[in-house]
Amino acid sequence: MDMRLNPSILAADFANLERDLARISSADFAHVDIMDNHFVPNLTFGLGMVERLQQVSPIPLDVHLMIDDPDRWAPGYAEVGAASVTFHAEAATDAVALARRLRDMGARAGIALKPGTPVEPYLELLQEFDQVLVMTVEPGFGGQSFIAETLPKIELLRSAIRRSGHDIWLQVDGGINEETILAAAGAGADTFVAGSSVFGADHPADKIAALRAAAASHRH
Ligand SMILES: O=C(CO)[C@@H](O)[C@H](O)COP(=O)(O)O
Ligand SMILES: [Co+2]
Repeated sequence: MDMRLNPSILAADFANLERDLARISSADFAHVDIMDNHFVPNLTFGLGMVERLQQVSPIPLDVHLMIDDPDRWAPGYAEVGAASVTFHAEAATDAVALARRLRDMGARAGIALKPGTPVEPYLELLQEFDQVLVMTVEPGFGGQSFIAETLPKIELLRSAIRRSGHDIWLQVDGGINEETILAAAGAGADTFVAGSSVFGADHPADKIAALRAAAASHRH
């Protein structure tokens, strides 16, 4: 099974994003957290910023929308060239229609679930998505601790993805470090977002390599 390591630039230096994107060029995607101060109690950046990051990033962008009304706003991120656009199940009015629209625009379509959101309603719809994001912290802030109670949801999704026969990426986001990545990989995650552990390291490239090696050692 392929795996991906996506550093979150939420933990980067916002005054030096081009420099920090260069520091993570050995990663698969740069994870970009969009927060609107409504869906989550924090505010980051929006479309204009993503458009510009897209122009200077050495790796493709994995956009995580923590915003209200993604049905209205998500397609704009596909339009500026984000490789993947993930919106929250709790915020979308018509998740399937939105995912189809994102795919038509050439982006990978992702659906995200907060720690307390059950996955069962989505298990029959998995083929509509290219990736599913299981939040392993409450969305809104970096630097929180991994919530181990999310592991059964990851296991359930891994089984359902396997049964579906589709190549759907299973992403985890929040509190991922060299210890917690073992549990997430063991439960079946194959795509790992890590913010503070990568950018808090003296050498982000070395940390990316160490996280990859740890995940590979516990591959499902
Ligand atoms: O979506 C989010 C937070 O809501 C994440 O992408 C964070 O940026 C992850 O940060 P760490 O927990 O790895 O510090
Ligand atoms: Co995120």
